[in-house]
This record gives sequence, structure tokens and C-alpha cells, in this order.
Amino acid sequence: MAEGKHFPVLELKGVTKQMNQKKLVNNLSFSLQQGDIYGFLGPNGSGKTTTLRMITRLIFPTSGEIFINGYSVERDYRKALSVVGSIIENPAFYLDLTAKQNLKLSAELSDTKIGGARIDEVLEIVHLSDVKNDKIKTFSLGMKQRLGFANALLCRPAIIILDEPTNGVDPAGLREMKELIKRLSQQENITFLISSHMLREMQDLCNRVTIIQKGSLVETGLVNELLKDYGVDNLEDLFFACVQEARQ
Ligand SMILES: Nc1ncnc2c1ncn2[C@@H]1O[C@H](COP(=O)(O)OP(=O)(O)OP(=O)(O)O)[C@@H](O)[C@H]1O
Repeated sequence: MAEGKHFPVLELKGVTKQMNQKKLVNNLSFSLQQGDIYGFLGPNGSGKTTTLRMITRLIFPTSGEIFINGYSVERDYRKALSVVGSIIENPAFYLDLTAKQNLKLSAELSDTKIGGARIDEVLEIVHLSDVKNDKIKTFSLGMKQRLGFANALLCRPAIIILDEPTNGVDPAGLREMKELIKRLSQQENITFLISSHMLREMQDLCNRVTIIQKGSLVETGLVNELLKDYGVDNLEDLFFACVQEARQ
């Protein structure tokens, strides 16, 4: 962590992304504290993926700045991104290699030094030790998803970023994923930022939400407090109350 004072694990300060005269993300500011599970919500095309891609430096903001543990993603990206595990695009694994071989390859490509013991450790955390020597082509989608988590865990991240992780996952896989996220948040104190349209699942999982629309912040805060403020009892109603209010 940057020296001196306590920083949010992730902080966006007035971040804007403009493309072809259009503001895909508009002056967005919010911050994430350690150990929380954040839902990142918004209608289709509201700028969630664009924001997550800026946080992980796949694209650059037009203006504004992003900090991770106090380090600027633009100016100090090695330090900033060394604590980020992300699953933004679908994790692409080599189907003819085993789970362990895939993680080994990923570890070799990483900026951080990752030993063989850590590879075994992350496979254990996601309960894939028994099949670590099986080829990925024999894996179910749920197992591939867990391997994606194992891959994100390799660098001992402070934050894991997930872009619509529930897409195509069956109910058993969904339950497994939610349990895994809760366990990692509690036991490893990992912060999660999860973009999703599955509001019921997000209600089970998240203690905080950030809602955006047309690239702009609509609401951010503790789920329980926002439910009270808006006089609703579930995240779906909260979402529509926020998004409709912003439309007017
Ligand atoms: N490379 C690009 N060039 C121009 N416009 C883009 C580009 N990428 C995304 N957009 C536009 O930016 C807006 C925000 O897209 P983004 O994918 O960030 O939204 P999202 O909230 O993740 O949407 P969804 O929930 O549908 O995944 C959309 O209008 C999209 O068409």
C-alpha cells in the first residue's frame, strides 16, 4: 500500500471516457473499502464494462484518475495492478493442458513472482485439487469458472473484479460461485467489484452497490441503507427506483 495514510482499495476520481464525441463514462467518482462485496449495476450500455476496462488499464480514461491502494493506475501501474485479480474477458485456458499447467503458464507470464506452492494453494482454495492434472477440455463451465478464480487469486489480490460472472452458469454453479466469493471475502479479506444484471443474486452477495446510468453515477452506498432510504425491500426495486429517478 502507498505509504502514509489509509487509502480506499479502489478509488475513481472524476473519470470520463469519451469516444467519437460520446461520453461512455461521465465524471464518475466512487471508492471501495477493503473486504466489501460491491455490486456494479446499470442498464445495458451504461458504461460498466468500459469502467472495468479502465480500472484494469485495458483502455485509458480521457480525463480523471483511478487509484488502487493509493497508487495511480496511469502513473504507477505496476504497483497498482499488482493487487488486482480480474476476470473481465472470459478466462481463456488452453484446453489440451491441465488445470495446473494452465496456472503455471499464467504464473510465468505474471509480473509478480509466483511459486509452485501458490499454484497448489489456489487450486485448493477453489476445490480443484482433485482434478488439477485433468485437461481443461474435460471441465464443466462451473469448473472453468473456478479455475478463473484460481487464476485471479495467484497474485494474492486485494481486489477481484468480475464482469458479469454469472453468464451461462447453471444454478449449482451459481450457488458454488456465490459461496466462493463470500468465503474469499471473509477469509482472505478480498474486496470484490462485480458487474451483473442478476439482481437477486447480487442481493444475496453484495453489501454495497454502485449504480450507474448513461455513464454517470446514480447512487452508491450500503445496500441496507439504500433500501431504507428508498423505502423498498429488495435490490430489484431499488435498482428501478434509482434508474427511473435518473431518467426523469
Ligand atoms: N470501443 C468502443 N467504441 C465506441 N463505443 C463503444 C465502445 N465500447 C463500448 N461502446 C459504447 O459504450 C457504451 C457503454 O458500453 P459498456 O459495454 O461499457 O456498457 P455496459 O454497462 O457494460 O453494458 P452491458 O450491460 O450491456 O454489458 C455503449 O453505448 C457502447 O455501445
